[in-house]
Amino acid sequence: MTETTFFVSAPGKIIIFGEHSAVYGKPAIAAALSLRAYLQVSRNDNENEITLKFPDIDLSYTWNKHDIPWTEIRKFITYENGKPVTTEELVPEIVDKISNLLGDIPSRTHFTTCLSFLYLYTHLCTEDVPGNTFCIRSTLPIGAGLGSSASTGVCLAAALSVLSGKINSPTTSIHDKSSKDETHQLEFIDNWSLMGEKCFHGNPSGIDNAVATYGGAVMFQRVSVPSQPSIRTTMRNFPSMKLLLTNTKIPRSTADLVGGVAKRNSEYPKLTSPILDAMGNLASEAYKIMTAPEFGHVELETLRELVEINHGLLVAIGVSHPALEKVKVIADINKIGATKLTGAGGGGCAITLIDESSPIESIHKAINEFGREGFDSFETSLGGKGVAMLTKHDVSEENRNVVFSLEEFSALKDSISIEHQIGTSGTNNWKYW
Ligand SMILES: Nc1ncnc2c1ncn2[C@@H]1O[C@H](COP(=O)(O)OP(=O)(O)OP(=O)(O)O)[C@@H](O)[C@H]1O
Ligand SMILES: C[C@@](O)(CCO)CC(=O)[O-]
Ligand SMILES: [Mg+2]
Repeated sequence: MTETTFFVSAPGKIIIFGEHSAVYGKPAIAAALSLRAYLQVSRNDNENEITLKFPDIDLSYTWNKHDIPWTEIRKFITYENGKPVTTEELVPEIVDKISNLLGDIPSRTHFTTCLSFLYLYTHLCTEDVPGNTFCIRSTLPIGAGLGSSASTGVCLAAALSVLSGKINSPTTSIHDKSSKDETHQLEFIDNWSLMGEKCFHGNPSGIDNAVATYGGAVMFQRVSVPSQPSIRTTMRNFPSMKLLLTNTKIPRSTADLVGGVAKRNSEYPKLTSPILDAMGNLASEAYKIMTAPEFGHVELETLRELVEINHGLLVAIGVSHPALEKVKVIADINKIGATKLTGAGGGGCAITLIDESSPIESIHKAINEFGREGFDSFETSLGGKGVAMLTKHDVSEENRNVVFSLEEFSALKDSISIEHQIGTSGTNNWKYW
């Protein structure tokens, strides 16, 4: 049965080791956050209209689905068993046709967001799918290194695949299962959300969307052979670590930072290449430590050292920012632990792996100093669940009208109210693929 109103949700992530080097096929370690993106899909009265309502980035657009050149676009799509097949690169002819539809969008962010949406829409849906409104709200800071683009892409890939019957809706609230059918559906979502990420920044490794799809914690390695899937090793016994997340709120774009590293790599290949290798070796070393049967103070101390080294290497490839260095200096002066930038860098967030022997007063002092710089700091919990779906059947009758009101959802003021009204940690009975 096709639902006419439903939610899909997917988590953000923290990269603990190996951002940027992940793009170059080196191993990296990341874990899902409890912060998430939520997408509501609701049928439009006018079924010819496709509407985007993304209040978090002040974006609102409507297209008539008959303006999409479906036949022209389909000529460039390969199908296997009725399902579209992903490609190594975005198909330039399709990007061109979509760009023509978007001609008058002045903001670069809005343009890329709409391109990513329509790229997925034209592959995963057809003109027969009735028009819907797609409304996204996120409890993640956007463009801050915590995978907001990937969690958005995963929500869209999953929702569009359900709408067009490419995958089934999930049926169980037990997350940790490995039925073959469910695995295929998750793979489908993962692969298509990667195409969404490609619209955002050309050359993503796939680590962010993998974590947003599957949740939990992973060691991830992109394989350089085209059409070979990446290696994704689930880290079930991820050690418990006290992590402080600090958002400098300096805006930046992952696309620009990934492009900057590529430029440095082409200008100084002999210097950059060993740095990227070192980052990969560091992630492999960290994996061994994190999965060792014994994990205690000594291992935590080694991890802190690796965090320090990883940050230094990221500085060397040019992706830090004075504000991120300020976070590091404050954390170092107060001796609260080891700090590195996380995600693409250039602003956004840093993580501090807290030294468990540092006095609580020092941690509070550092947090106050972060606050005085205008940064937000909070302790995070890792290992959030992967992509999930919520339909009317999963919500008690008395709550349904409020939970599924598009007007209320789009107007929710902050993360707390989003989490309270529809969040995965609440009473609503989310289902997992
Ligand atoms: N809630 C949202 N609503 C609409 N678009 C969003 C939302 N969250 C993220 N996006 C899209 O993702 C873009 C930010 O992606 P970007 O890759 O630059 O940062 P990030 O994913 O937050 O960080 P990183 O890639 O370093 O983990 C936004 O400009 C927007 O296009
Ligand atoms: C910078 C990067 O390594 C992580 C962004 O969260 C890019 C990627 O892996 O796609
Ligand atoms: Mg991103």
